[in-house]
Amino acid sequence: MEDEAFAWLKLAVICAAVAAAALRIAAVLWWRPRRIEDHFSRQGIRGPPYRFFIGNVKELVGMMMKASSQPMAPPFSHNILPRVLSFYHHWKKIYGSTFLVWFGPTVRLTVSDPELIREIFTSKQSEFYEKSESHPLVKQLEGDGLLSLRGEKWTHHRKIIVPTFYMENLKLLVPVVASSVTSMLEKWEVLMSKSGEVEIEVSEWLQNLTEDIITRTAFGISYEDGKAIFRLQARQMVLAADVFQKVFIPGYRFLPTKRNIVSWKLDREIKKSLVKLIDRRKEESGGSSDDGGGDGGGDGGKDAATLEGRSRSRPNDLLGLMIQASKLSDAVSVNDIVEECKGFFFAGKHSTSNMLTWTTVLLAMHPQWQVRARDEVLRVCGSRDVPTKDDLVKLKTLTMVVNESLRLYPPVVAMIRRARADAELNGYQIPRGTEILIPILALHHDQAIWGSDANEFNPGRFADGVARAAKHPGAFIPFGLGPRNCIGQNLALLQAKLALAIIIQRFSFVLAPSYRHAPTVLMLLYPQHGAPIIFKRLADPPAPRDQRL
Ligand code: HEM
Repeated sequence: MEDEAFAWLKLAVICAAVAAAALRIAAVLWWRPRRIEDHFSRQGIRGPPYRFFIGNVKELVGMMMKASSQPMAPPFSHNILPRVLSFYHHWKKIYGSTFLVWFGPTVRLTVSDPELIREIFTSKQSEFYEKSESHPLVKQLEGDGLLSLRGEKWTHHRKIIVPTFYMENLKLLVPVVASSVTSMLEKWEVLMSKSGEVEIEVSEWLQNLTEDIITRTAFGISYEDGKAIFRLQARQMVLAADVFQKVFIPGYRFLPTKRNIVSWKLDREIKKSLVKLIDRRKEESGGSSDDGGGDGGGDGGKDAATLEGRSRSRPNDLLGLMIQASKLSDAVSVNDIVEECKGFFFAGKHSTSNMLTWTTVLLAMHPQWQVRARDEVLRVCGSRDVPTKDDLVKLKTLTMVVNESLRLYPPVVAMIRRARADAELNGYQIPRGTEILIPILALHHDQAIWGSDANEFNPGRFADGVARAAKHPGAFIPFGLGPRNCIGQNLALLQAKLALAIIIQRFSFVLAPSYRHAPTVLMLLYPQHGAPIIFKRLADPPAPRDQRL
């Protein structure tokens, strides 16, 4: 009898637990989204209606797939927003630029008004917004380092790593970057036919170039040592890109699905390669406490002023500074270094190679700007001299071209923040947990901000500097803004200017007949069908610099 009562009691407890779980699921998947929709609708903010569990993912993915299956119209147009962020373009027309969109049961508020963006990133209010948690597969790729850390650990790591990217340090890297670029161009020369022409798929070559540069500059190792890690990350990226088309299910990553098993294996292999690399670097520094990579980099970012003040011949690199910091404090473990390295391998390669690819494509499309940029490079550097750090500062036209490329084709097309407490944004009440989607691409193509030629390639708009190029000084944000802006932006710009200057010094180029203009997003902004370009050796190199000036 007692046993029976106990069994009933057990059943009742199980039923209550199941009912409580069902209620909780219903609250998260049905009641809460409705409440949020009402909350925003009372403030005049609407969006496509929430659908149970999937939100707007199905329509959104459908629109993105359809857009990427169609050619650009007109074929070489820079009006890429409708193709790249088709869902934003479509819903903005219906609901205005500030609207709600549901990624499963997670709500995102799109914000593309530069004044609101400034408030989110740089005002006093910015403390209410934090980086949102990435999908586990994306996090595995980016690593649990600067890109995703929050709070004190982020502050600590940023302080350690930032000296790698000081301009004084980066200038020491000019010969390293230049030698990577010239050795790539020597290979192009070999491929050239007697007519002095060759068709190059630049997006592939430029990816290899940036891989080479980041391994040598950030990690102080040879390209061969870093190559295996890039190959493994490329496979991880394919898995990670796929998650943007699916609803995130918490806990799913722990299930031994085929995809999860592959991703676990890739992660293990990446970690193993990185640990090996770190151990070797530690051995090379022979346990000395001065391994910043540079001659004077032994302070691990503790005293930036000292670092800047020293006269050094060898640059600091990220790996050296992290290892040094781990020797000085228990707060930096080998695992921390591994996670940071993952992020830098990833971020250092893709965004920069994308920027270089798009800028090369744009210069091929707009020969008049190619000629202007080349004239300037030849005037400043001569025909064969590799530009020096001082030359780079003088390349104004090239800087304008790179900026215009970053405006029209920003490698990072959007950023996301999460309200960590209830917040007020320019009069809007934002409930805790709301994610904010900042479509950088839309901001950069907005005619109200950039004028009626917003979708045209006109580097001249940057002639008086970035702040004066648009109606709002904060409208140009390819590297993000505020304290979490891109730590690698100076390195990226240095690489881009140096590589482009050396290329246009030696070759003229046009789009190959097979080039199809089709920008698309695979985490970053890519040319969907590659970027084949025909390079032609310049016939008569003009006189060297000293005879010209
Ligand atoms: C054209 C090239 C690049 C572009 C367009 C770009 C863009 C960005 C953007 C938009 C952010 C801010 C993301 C956010 O706030 O959510 C960011 C952050 C970051 N970038 Fe870049 N990036 C580039 C190159 C690089 C390079 C070369 C490196 C490293 C060598 C790098 C490392 C990072 C890191 C570590 C962060 C996170 C910083 C933090 O939160 O403290 N990036 N980047």
